[in-house]
Amino acid sequence: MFWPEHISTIGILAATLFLLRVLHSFGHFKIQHTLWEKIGVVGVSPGGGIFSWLLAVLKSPVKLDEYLQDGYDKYSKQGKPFGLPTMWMGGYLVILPRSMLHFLNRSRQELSGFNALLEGIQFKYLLSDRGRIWSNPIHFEVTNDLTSKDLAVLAPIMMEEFENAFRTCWDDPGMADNGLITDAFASMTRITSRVSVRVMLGLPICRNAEYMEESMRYSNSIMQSAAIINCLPPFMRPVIGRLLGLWTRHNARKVLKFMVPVVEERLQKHKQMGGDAHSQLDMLQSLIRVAQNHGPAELGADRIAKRVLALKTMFIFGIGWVFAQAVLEIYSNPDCADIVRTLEQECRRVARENNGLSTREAIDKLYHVDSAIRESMRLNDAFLHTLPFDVVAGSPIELSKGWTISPGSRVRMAYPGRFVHLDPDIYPEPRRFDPFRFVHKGDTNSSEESGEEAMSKQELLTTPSKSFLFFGYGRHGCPGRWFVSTLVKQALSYVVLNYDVEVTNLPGKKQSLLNFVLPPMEARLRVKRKVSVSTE
Ligand code: HEM
Repeated sequence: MFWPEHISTIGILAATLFLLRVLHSFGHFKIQHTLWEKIGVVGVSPGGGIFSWLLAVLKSPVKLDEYLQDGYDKYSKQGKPFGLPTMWMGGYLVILPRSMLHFLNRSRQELSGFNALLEGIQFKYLLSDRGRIWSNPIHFEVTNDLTSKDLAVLAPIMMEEFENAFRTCWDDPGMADNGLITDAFASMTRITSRVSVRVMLGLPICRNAEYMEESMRYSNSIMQSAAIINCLPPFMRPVIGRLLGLWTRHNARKVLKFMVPVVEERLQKHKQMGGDAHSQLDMLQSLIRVAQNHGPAELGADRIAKRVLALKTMFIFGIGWVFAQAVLEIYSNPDCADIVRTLEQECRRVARENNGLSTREAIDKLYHVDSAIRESMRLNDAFLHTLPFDVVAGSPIELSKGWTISPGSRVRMAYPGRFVHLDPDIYPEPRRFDPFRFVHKGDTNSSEESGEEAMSKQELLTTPSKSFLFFGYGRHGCPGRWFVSTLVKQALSYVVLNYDVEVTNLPGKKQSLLNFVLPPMEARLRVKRKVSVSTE
């Protein structure tokens, strides 16, 4: 008699405490009012109060796509910012319209995406910062070495590695007549990763199958763990995050076991050659030079190997994503035969005129290939909104009449990248894959117009604009994009010249979780080497 009553009182008390803890951990008692007063908010019912807000945040991991589309149509298209409830970025984000893209031209001292990036990958749980690898990311400086001069040296090395990687991953002597059936996303990511690792660490480690598998496992564990933690309410993150951190750190140790001896050997050579940084051209060599400029403490093999590891996920997933999506768009299109014929003809002509496709100059002339990849990137963003940033210094940003964001206040902002790319007012028939949409029509094959002239008129995949935000926008647009472009164009030209490809299992409907569009894991390909065709 007394006991059941007691239990229900304890139950109600516990539930209230739990709810208060949840509300407190989201910190939204004040935020939601501030936002509602200043700008529109999506995903919450008008006048629904804190519970409507809380529900919107809890649903946001799977509803972000819907919320963003709603906000884009209602607010962005009228040039207005809107509030987006999100579990992903600790409560809410302000999504700015295209007309406010000019803010991204502010300096890194004024705008910083760094804290948001670290929060997004759940750095504090998943990665170790011994040696200040993440809090002092000097490894980003290696992108200064990816200039067109260095890419000219790297392009032939990359092509050589593609030849080897495709033969290893796509040629199965036992299946010569029927071709090889393979997982589209995994196998294409494996191929581009191998070429990326050749550029990062050189031979022979890029051909070490065990190392490559451990690397993939490590990158997967970071991505998956970060996604899980980002889906959890903040108060649950410390426990689950630390458990997942045990897994990611274990995977990191396994990869480092392969990498540290490679770095040690290179440091040894570097010393023997009196610090001649160009004894071998790859990113490790650039990193050694960068480390040297930052003082002797940075020159430890362990620390340098960790910096290579920090750069890796970007190389493995980003580039594999772009290549795999382009192949799937082209080979699953109803007009596949015509598209492939046009691409193949261009690759053959350029290869003939340039003695092959190994050089940067030759790759730069593949305008149709460039357009097809840019079009696939437009349709296949990896993120729903662009990478978020905070105002940390400089002048305030006026978001709407009566609401100005002053430096240092915690208002995190982003742009609706994917929704700009799919806006019918910007791109006619936006959901249709139109591979040659960006080709400068009429004269790319004309002998009267030089390659340089044509190129200056075509919007290339490396050209960010207010309508193409895949690599960001403004002065902080991705500095690795020329490298990505050269690598993916080489990969696609190799495919159209050397393989018959059939998509045997189509990619399903695009799904998203948090801010990520999920990769087409179920898509499968049949690949068969063409008979008696040279690489070029
Ligand atoms: C397909 C692969 C890649 C994609 C989709 C990508 C995308 C991006 C995006 C969206 C940004 C943010 C730009 C902004 O804040 O407006 C960025 C920044 C950056 N990316 Fe990439 N990236 C890729 C590959 C690479 C590679 C291979 C490197 C290195 C070689 C690289 C180095 C960087 C660096 C250092 C920044 C920071 C730039 C700054 O803060 O000024 N990225 N990237």
